[in-house]
Amino acid sequence: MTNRPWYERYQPVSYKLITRSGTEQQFKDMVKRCNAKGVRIYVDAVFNHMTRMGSIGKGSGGSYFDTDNFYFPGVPFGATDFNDESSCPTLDGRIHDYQNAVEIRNCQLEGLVDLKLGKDYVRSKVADYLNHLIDLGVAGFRVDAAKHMWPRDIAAILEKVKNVSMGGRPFVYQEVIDTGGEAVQGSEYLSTGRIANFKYGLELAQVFRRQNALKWLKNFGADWGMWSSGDVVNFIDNHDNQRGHGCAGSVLTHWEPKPYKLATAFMLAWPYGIVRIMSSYEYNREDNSEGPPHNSDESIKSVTINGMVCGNGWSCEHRWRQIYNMVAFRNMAGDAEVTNWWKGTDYQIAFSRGDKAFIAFNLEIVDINQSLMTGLPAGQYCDVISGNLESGSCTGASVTVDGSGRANIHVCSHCEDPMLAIHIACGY
Ligand SMILES: O=C(NCCCOc1c(-c2ccc(O)c(O)c2)oc2cc(O)cc(O)c2c1=O)[C@@H]1CCCN1C(=O)/C=C/c1ccc(O)c(O)c1
Repeated sequence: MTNRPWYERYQPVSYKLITRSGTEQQFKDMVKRCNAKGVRIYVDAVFNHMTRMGSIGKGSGGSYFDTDNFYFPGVPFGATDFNDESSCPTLDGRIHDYQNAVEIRNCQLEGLVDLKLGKDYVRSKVADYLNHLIDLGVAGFRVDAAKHMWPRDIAAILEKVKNVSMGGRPFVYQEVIDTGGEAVQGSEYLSTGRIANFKYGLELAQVFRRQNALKWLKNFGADWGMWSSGDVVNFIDNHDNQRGHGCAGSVLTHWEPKPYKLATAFMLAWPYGIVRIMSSYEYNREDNSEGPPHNSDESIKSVTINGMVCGNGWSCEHRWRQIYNMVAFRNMAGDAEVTNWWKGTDYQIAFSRGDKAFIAFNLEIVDINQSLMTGLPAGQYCDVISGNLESGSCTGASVTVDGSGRANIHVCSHCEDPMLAIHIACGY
């Protein structure tokens, strides 16, 4: 067990913005610089609980805490601000039965002291924290462990939260790990924001590991028993399930580059929901609890960027060309519909996004060599999977679209990236 595990970040001792990743001033500067470039910041907010029973000491911001005595002077929170046997039905005060919705909300998750979010004082302290973040220019929140809070308490807290500085309500998505079969359903949280869609990564892992035919992706979305497009934030993996924690089933991660790039490219090309891509560090897979690359207990290593590659133990899979370029694909596709759906064998598909973009996937054992309707205007386009458009020419493959929108599409079969993608911004 490493002495400062990754999930330590999910055990608050106060709402001060001082961690091993930096100070409040550094955070404020970062948000300001990002906003100036049109990049919005959404904070992973942890307010279902504080620290774990038995832990005592000081947080990175210097706030003293003593969990067993419910003593958090850094907020302040005291014993009356936490759930106890009067609201939690289990003998040890912890969650055991995920078929019991009251237990899931009112008891301690893994021994983490459970805030009494029905109490106005506690709601106000959490709202103060979220409003402070909005004052620093933040555009919204990921509500961590939302499954363990009553929807009415989340709603009451958000009512105290002001509009964001760029105008309008904060963007909210809630972590409700619901892959079916538990007493708490994701649908209970749709009135307070979107929900993180944990079914999404499991389904695409099956398809891009060739355990389910690509051809079924034609109606991928709500028809697969998931929530509607306006209700979800989708992802292939996250900080938790990439280590095998959280929900059941094995999702794809950057440790399996080939299927990971394919699944991420499909997610970015497909118009269902809002999507989130992962950026990780090279954690030790033998020790699931290991925290970020660090020089010492007090300092985390900076992310060094050398072109499209990061150093210091940071994976930066979001900078891989096959992922990075597909973000532009999604932006160019906008809200264009899926058209020209084509199926070769069960493991060969292609589709357009209106007249803006076109992508083909090949998980078959033979190449695709086919004249296909791309929907794009006539012209030359660079394949953004195998390369870039740089100073007027393609560093990877190029595609010629004729006057009718058709092109000869060749997609390799036994190669690292068996997909091809073009869009109107990589025409030349
Ligand atoms: O084995 C562990 N935990 C049990 C399995 C994961 O259970 C946890 C879940 C969890 C898992 C599955 C569920 O269906 C579910 O409703 C909740 O959510 C958390 C959320 C937190 O903010 C802090 C946590 O410690 C947890 C947590 O332990 C180790 C040791 C303690 C922290 N931890 C961890 O593994 C920490 C995991 C963690 C941390 C942050 C998260 O956002 C998260 O989803 C999981």
